[in-house]
Amino acid sequence: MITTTDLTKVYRSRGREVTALDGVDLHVREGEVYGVVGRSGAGKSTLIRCVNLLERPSSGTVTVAGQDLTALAGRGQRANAALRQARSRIGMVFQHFNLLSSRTVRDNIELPLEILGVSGKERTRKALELLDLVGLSAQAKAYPAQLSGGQKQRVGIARALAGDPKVLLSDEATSALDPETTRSILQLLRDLNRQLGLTVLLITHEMDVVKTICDSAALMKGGRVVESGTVSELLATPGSELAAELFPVGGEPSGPDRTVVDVTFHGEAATQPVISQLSRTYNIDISILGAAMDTVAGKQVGRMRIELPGRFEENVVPIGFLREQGLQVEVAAVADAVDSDGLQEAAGLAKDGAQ
Ligand SMILES: Nc1ncnc2c1ncn2[C@@H]1O[C@H](COP(=O)(O)OP(=O)(O)OP(=O)(O)O)[C@@H](O)[C@H]1O
Repeated sequence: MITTTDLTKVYRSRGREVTALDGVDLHVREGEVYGVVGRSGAGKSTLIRCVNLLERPSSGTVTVAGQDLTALAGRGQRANAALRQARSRIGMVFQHFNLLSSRTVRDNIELPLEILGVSGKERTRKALELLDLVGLSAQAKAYPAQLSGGQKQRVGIARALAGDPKVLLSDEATSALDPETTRSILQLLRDLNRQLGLTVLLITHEMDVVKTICDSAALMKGGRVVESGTVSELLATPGSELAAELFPVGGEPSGPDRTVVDVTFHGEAATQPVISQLSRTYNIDISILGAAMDTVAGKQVGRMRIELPGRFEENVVPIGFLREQGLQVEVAAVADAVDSDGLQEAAGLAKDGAQ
């Protein structure tokens, strides 16, 4: 539904150049909720603004619903009209709502339809339908100042849906909201995604947002996408930074000659009593140093940091057992004074064992 190919954006101001996007390839499938995360300055806003050509990319292409938007940009009046038309099929939601304070809720939602030249009667019908969809029918005649943050964002979402978009872009839509309101707005986005088959591309700095509604995610650093995939794929990727941030597990080894292992459970494996089986099968005492369980995209997922007695070499078989149960297993630390090369070797051995 959304594809960017080798997308680059260089800002030039006062003789200085900033490469905000550095060859970004993004693939968002139809009907999925896709989250882009990254630190401040990573290029997230620039990416989302390039996707609907609010910002013109320096090079590369953006295709939305099979249409190459970059080819439409800036080639005379007809192309501009075509770009406007294409853009009307891409809704956008903003962190600070961007509502017009002098217009009622209903008139705010009608605004994009006015711009598209839709008749007054049809505009009103559509606005009322959208207000119903976002649960704000009673506030049609209110002004933005009379609404809570969550209600304002519902209006922002209704307005974004006015042109019947196939794609919704969300730029930190919940960052200005409290946790409970955030949850209700995320739920609304999820419902709209399911009910309307809407593809959602959102940027956020909150891992909880990814956990709550994203099917897929990408991590941006310095203008590049450094990791991407479905959340399940990421969780199954050894060393994935996103997986570790989604499920941070801490915990230090309790002493020397211990092997610390991070185990990721998802799908079927999340419901099996593997740790007690491991303990019984090999007659070993297992300490849980840290754990995080949650539901991601409707599936139970968890990470656990466990400690096994003995060095890595003594634990190759139990670690193999965990892998045979379909678990993702990474050796986190070997607390027996190996130098970092030794640790890497041990981790390498562990990976080989998985194949
Ligand atoms: N209009 C602009 N002119 C010059 N530089 C810009 C402009 N917009 C963004 N940048 C620079 O491009 C880089 C990426 O910025 P961008 O806003 O896309 O990052 P971000 O990941 O969205 O960060 P944040 O979460 O803080 O919004 C930054 O170094 C920023 O300073």
